[in-house]
Amino acid sequence: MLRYLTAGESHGQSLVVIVEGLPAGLSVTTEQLGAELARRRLGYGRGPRMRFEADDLVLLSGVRHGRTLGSPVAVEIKNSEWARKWTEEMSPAPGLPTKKLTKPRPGHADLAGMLKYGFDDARDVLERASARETAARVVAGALAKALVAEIGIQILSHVVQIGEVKTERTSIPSPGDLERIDSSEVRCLDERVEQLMIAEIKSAAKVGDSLGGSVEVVGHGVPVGLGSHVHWDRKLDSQLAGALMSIQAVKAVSIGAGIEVARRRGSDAHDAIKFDSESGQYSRPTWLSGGIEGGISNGAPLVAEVWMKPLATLNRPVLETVDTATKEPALSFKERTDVVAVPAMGVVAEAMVALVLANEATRKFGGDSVAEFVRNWEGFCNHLSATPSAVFADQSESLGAGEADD
Ligand SMILES: Cc1cc2nc3c(=O)[nH]c(=O)nc-3n(C[C@H](O)[C@H](O)[C@H](O)COP(=O)(O)O)c2cc1C
Ligand SMILES: C=C(O[C@@H]1CC(C(=O)O)=C[C@@H](OP(=O)(O)O)[C@H]1O)C(=O)O
Repeated sequence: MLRYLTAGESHGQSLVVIVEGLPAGLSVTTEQLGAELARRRLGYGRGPRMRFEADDLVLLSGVRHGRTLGSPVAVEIKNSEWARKWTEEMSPAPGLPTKKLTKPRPGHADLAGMLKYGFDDARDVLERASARETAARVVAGALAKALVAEIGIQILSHVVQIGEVKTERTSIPSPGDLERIDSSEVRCLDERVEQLMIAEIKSAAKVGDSLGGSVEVVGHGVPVGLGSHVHWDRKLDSQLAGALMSIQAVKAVSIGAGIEVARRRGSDAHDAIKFDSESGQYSRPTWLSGGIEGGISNGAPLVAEVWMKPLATLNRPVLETVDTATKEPALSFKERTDVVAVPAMGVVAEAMVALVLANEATRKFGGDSVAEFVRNWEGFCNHLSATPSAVFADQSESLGAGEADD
């Protein structure tokens, strides 16, 4: 079992994440964790903070000489602006804020959080509701990614939609595409659509508006047998949906052909099962199921789409609200904000998928050390007389979303 807990406010001194359940002997460096954080800062349309935020990391515990010890791994991510700007407003010492935020933003957690906790300053809510917290999740996800990579799992994401602009998908990207995805300003594989997305973001930014969109997350090399059909809370698809939906501003998640499959007839909605007697291996020619059947991974690539709403903070505030101090009508307050965060959300989605898969993989294969974990996985693969990644390796090229899409 892999567990993790994040702490920290957006403009507080630091974020902290503790990950428990990693086996001993996993190679971990601050550079590796920092590289994942740098990917999360990417994306045309991100706000000014991402340009100066350094994501300064300290590996506090659980790692010695670049290897995990089997004890909880704790990581601190410092806030670059703390000393310069936030020591008073965010001070943990007794005192009062210099300015209370009393015009809650529709679409953010402000009002519901103020009412729930009895706060009269929206900052008491927004500091933790802010997606700054996802930096801590990405660090946890980087550790999870490193662990599942030991058994051949690779996870990537790409942007499918920003605002009204959408890519036509004919195949799912493979790990070899990741460099190209990350070098795109909007993490989109299609260069023509990339330019349309950038134009869409420019046009929204010009009028002080914000955008949403969607990403596709793909897991290659996921072995058969993660998750379970037995209990509702062990089903892999329900765990993935919960984990992905927990990302700030995510409003929908689909697995495989998802919503589209509901329109099809049963005769045309399921992936055929084939058996190659020469290799002794099963295969699935399509991936409508998104690599999960009955809550269990089936060895095909894992595919999920994740949709994000347009961000609630606008550079030209037009959303109607009420001043909670006077109860008079008002326009919601303006904070420094992103215009769009879909490309960054994709990196967070990868982390959440990695954490779910690592949790289920440690449940199935166990082991106190990485060597034991890998040995147990190899034993399972040998029992099935195949490595699932070999069985399904070429599917990402030949099959795809094109079949599942309109
Ligand atoms: C990577 C990322 C960056 C975000 N940046 C902003 C932002 O700059 N401004 C904003 O209003 N919301 C932003 N959000 C979304 C809010 O955090 C989110 O809408 C808010 O916490 C309310 O939660 P809910 O939308 O899930 O109900 C971002 C979300 C993510 C995943
Ligand atoms: C800080 C991050 O995202 C933030 C998420 C966010 C929100 O409301 O969720 C609002 C903005 O915060 P700030 O007002 O400090 O610029 C984003 O920059 C980050 O992703 O690291």
